[in-house]
Amino acid sequence: MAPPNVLKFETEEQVAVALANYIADLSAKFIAANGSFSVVLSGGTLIDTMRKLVEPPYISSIDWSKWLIFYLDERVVPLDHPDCNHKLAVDGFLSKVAIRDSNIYPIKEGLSPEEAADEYEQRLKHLVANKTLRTSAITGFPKFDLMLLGMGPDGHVASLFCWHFQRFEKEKWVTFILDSPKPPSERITFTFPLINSASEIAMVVTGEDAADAVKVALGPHALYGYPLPVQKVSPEGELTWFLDKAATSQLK
Ligand SMILES: O=C1O[C@H](COP(=O)(O)O)[C@@H](O)[C@H](O)[C@H]1O
Repeated sequence: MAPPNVLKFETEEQVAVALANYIADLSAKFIAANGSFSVVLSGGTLIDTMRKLVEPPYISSIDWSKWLIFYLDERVVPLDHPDCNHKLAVDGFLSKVAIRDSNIYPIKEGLSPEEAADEYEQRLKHLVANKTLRTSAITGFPKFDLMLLGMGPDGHVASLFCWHFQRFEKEKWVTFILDSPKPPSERITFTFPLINSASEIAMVVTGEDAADAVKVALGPHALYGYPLPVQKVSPEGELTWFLDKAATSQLK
């Protein structure tokens, strides 16, 4: 695995500008190479940090018709519930750009967490079978073009938390959790083998709350082990951290 690119910015606003540039460049690159751009979104603060994409020049320069949208994790709530990551993405981003509804893949409503995770994995398998999604030659898992990850102050990514066995899953593509330490408790989540098969991963982390976990992940003791889920993010492609000054305040 190549070492990560660690991009540090003074302000969250500068992170938002750099992130939009990075996403627009990847969109053009993958559409030119494959005719589509598969993007996997997190919830949380990430959607707000993507805000520059809905402004000029990106709003008109990006070929939104070629985008496919998936979710790294989702809370098992109705799709119009305030806790739903898809609703957050629709309100803050998807309703403002010309991505077709049929190219957006929210979870299926009305299922148990286990059923929702299985159903999402089956849908991904169908998209691999019909060649909408590519496969990693190394892992055999789907190879998304870009995953946009946030990180909680406890070092969780997607819905993979410390002290929860889901972070050790090796076979499943999508799994579920019934006792998330961050509410709501019932969620589904991509697993690390799926996350780490991505072509590109952006870790987008801003604010002082995340500074301790950033220190564990990127500080001098980072190679001592895997106490935090974020340390298991190690894609076969490129990993780029986008950090503001507050998030790096505990790094020397
Ligand atoms: O619960 C979640 O938290 C993480 C981190 O969120 P943030 O608000 O601290 O950025 C998020 O990436 C994940 O998608 C979400 O379900």
